[in-house]
Amino acid sequence: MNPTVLSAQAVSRSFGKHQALRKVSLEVRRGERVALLGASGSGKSTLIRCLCGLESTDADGGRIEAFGQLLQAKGRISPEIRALRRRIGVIFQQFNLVGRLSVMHNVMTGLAAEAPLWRALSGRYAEADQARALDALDAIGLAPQAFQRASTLSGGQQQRAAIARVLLQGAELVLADEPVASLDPQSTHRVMEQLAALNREAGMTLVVSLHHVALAQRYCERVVALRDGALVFDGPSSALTPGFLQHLYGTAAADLLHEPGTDASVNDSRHLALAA
Ligand SMILES: Nc1ncnc2c1ncn2[C@@H]1O[C@H](COP(=O)(O)OP(=O)(O)OP(=O)(O)O)[C@@H](O)[C@H]1O
Repeated sequence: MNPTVLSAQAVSRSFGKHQALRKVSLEVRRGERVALLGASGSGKSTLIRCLCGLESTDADGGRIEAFGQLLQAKGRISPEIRALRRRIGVIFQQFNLVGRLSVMHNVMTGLAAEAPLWRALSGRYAEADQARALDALDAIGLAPQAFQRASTLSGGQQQRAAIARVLLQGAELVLADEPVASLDPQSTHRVMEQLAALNREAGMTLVVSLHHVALAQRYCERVVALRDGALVFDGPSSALTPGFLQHLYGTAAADLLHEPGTDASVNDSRHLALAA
């Protein structure tokens, strides 16, 4: 069995009186592709932010380890977080690129953790590093856009540039927070394919929060589902039938069953044929 790369034990996080996460526990093993599923407001982003140490848990809010090392416990982020973050690539819904900088420069920030600070700030990277960045862009089909400003890219292209950045970073674990939420259906599938390729070809472990069951089923073998901040399902994505989702989510299930840009639901063979 592959080693555990991520472990969350009884993770809780409140904002004022609102409990966004309620004792969520999960373990992710190397090489897994895990979809984090849940309706809007169920706690997916909060969990991802806690898992990468961008958000602290409540003071009595459990413990998170990455690669067998403490990432945070009892609301305190580990002093070793910088070293851990080098191994964790994070992809956000809102691309997080600097629009006025070139695509290449944005991708090179994936090296910021290993480059001296002056170099990261000035954007003057060694030729060998530039070659690596071009390779990463080439791998995701964006080499022709390497020297364009990031702001001139489409949403799908920007998200693929963010993928190139984690590729260059050499992340072992990728946490992607609704990376396709603002994309059209075609870009959605392209981005999801490329995330799956990172997993298949570069061996990265992938945890990706998604809003739609069809995407989770197509691209991830395991689903962790949240409802109102609590973990309500952790198992094979194939087990998520519409009936079971109805049971888990009640009326909110309809929101999760429809893939963006289609009228199809998860059990609809037309949709599956289209996606194939
Ligand atoms: N910084 C914050 N301050 C106050 N409340 C917050 C904060 N961050 C999240 N919340 C609340 O915590 C709950 C979970 O939010 P979260 O963003 O994690 O959900 P989500 O499942 O990612 O939702 P979506 O799919 O809409 O992005 C929501 O009720 C949200 O309003």
